[in-house]
Amino acid sequence: MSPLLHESHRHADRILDVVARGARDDHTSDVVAHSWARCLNQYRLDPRQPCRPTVLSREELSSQRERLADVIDCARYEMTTLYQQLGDPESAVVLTNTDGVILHMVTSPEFERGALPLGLQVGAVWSEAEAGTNGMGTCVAAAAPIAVRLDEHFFTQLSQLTCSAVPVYDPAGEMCAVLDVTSRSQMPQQHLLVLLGMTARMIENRLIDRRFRDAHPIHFHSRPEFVYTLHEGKLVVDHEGQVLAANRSALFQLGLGSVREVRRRRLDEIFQTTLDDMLERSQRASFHPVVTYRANAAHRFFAVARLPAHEESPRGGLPDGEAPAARRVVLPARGGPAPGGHALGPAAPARAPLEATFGDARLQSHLATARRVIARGTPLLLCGETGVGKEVFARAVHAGSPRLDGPFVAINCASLPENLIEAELFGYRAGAFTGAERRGRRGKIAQADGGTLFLDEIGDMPLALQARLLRVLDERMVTPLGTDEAHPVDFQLLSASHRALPQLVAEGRFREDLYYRLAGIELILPPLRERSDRAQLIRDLLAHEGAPQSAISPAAWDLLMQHPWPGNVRQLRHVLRSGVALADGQTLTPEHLPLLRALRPHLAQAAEAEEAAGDAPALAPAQAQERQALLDQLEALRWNVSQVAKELGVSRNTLYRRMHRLHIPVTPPRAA
Ligand SMILES: Nc1ncnc2c1ncn2[C@@H]1O[C@H](COP(=O)(O)OP(=O)(O)OP(=O)(O)O)[C@@H](O)[C@H]1O
Repeated sequence: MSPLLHESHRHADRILDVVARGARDDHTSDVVAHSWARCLNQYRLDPRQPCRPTVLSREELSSQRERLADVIDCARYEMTTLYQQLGDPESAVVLTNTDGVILHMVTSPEFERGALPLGLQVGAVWSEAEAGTNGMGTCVAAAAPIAVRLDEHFFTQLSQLTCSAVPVYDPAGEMCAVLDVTSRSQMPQQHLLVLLGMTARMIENRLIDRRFRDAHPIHFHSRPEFVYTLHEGKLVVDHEGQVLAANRSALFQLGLGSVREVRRRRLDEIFQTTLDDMLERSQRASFHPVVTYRANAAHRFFAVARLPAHEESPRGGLPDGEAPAARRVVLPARGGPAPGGHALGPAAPARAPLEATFGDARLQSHLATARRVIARGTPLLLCGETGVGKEVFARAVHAGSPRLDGPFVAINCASLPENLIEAELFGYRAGAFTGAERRGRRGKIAQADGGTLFLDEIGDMPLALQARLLRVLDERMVTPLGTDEAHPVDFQLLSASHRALPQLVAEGRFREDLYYRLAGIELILPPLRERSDRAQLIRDLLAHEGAPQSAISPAAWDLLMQHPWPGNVRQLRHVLRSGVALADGQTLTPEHLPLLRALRPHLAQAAEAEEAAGDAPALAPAQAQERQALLDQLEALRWNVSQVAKELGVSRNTLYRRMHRLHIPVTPPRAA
């Protein structure tokens, strides 16, 4: 018998043993055993047969996708971010509906090719009845987060995969989708489930915002620093103050079991306050959380009530798809003026506002060049890997430009459905097409009048639109859809792409004349791994996440400093955010950076060994002396870094750099 066949029989025997004879080994959890039983008894599957999930026809798939179009839209960005954060080309982030149909998948072309024979593709049905025990199908069946490892899969053929999956709930509290990571490599499952859970919550919060644009969002938490974060409770209420939907954290904090228990209740039945009162107090406190009490108990919360999204000041092009908490971040250029109040709400309370860090020499010189050329109205094209901060850089350029009092309008050409880009860019008059808003709409180009228009992912703009854009750039006039009237517009043009436009031009996918119009000057922003200000950036981001810089262990620090960061600053932000959440107020250690550990095991082990020993690696004698002297000084001033810096007459940053060079942790080493 071939080894493969032998393996298949052994696997099948084990399943039969567990299901039919009740022989349970230590490795088989109840959830998996119950799923195996369903596969054998209910769906009549045979583990030795090849797994061939049905693949829906194009029409069927598009009707399934249509039904969950807004969920897919809300998930798309978060899935890409999660994939970048995992940094593992041997994995896929997958979204299914509750019938197990794969609706959207983010993965590498290699993994996609390799997984195709296993039936892992968009349109395939991964319900338990089709694909046996697996992350997606079993998550639906068990209505709970689950990890299905290797030979826990029902079909032998799938036993090279590990899947972790969590349910995604709609605003009514019903499971509407499953978010899954399927991988060939061994990632730490518990941590992966935490990350997946966080991503699912972000998707759910976005979905609430999306479906209740006309309602008032109420953000609350029992601790003010958690308002506007992923942990916040969120209710949406109509103009009468009646609850329409709630997120999971809101239910948990209010001690409720389901959305049904809170729906249609008025705000004053939940808190000792009315909507009008809460709105008024929130506005007076500049949208910082105000104390509010539970209606039927002395429980205290901090809350902010906001106007419906469309009544608030225009977004002014906040990064498309940015997490809600990040939307409220103030990101002015360091030392430069804050971008005019038109775009951004207040900074999240109790967190350091996030300032863009541009300490790297190359970035500083680019910024200076950009500001110089922009003063002459030259169009600027920003290139660089995804997540390097092209939009952040563009905002900083705008903030230092003569048009800083005008709007900054960003549009992500990759995230808009092709049929909407035109309407979004040029606007339309009332009734111009089916689904158009009644009053018509001003396009983004017209909105940017007097300010800056930032076209992100310009390489993804369809060819037909490139011609229209070119005309606008030449004539500086826009003609909304459904009209013949052209209006003059005056804006500074910035655009960005992570793809090499010259290559797209060579492939005939991008107009050469447009490329030259956009790239009056072209700047390539450096990837994070090449930036000399990494340490500063990590400190700033940690402070913004509410973790003071002293709360990180040297081993974790090294791990962060040495990671290659394929997803750049965006990936760093997400790793730090989940790390701080996992650390839950304790010192951040490599333990809380599981994905970096999983991907860089040697480095992590070395760092851990070093941390466990509490010793610095061998230093030259002069350095060892310098280290000891500094340690003594730190000890004498009780590790008050600011004081020590003052004593030494250097800045705190210089002192931190020195400590890092001498392998001195930012917190006192633990007592033996
Ligand atoms: N210099 C910086 N200081 C602080 N945060 C930054 C900086 N640069 C980028 N970020 C953060 O990193 C994330 C990604 O930034 P941004 O969207 O500007 O990148 P991008 O290069 O435009 O990405 P993409 O190519 O995917 O459009 C954002 O959360 C942003 O706030």
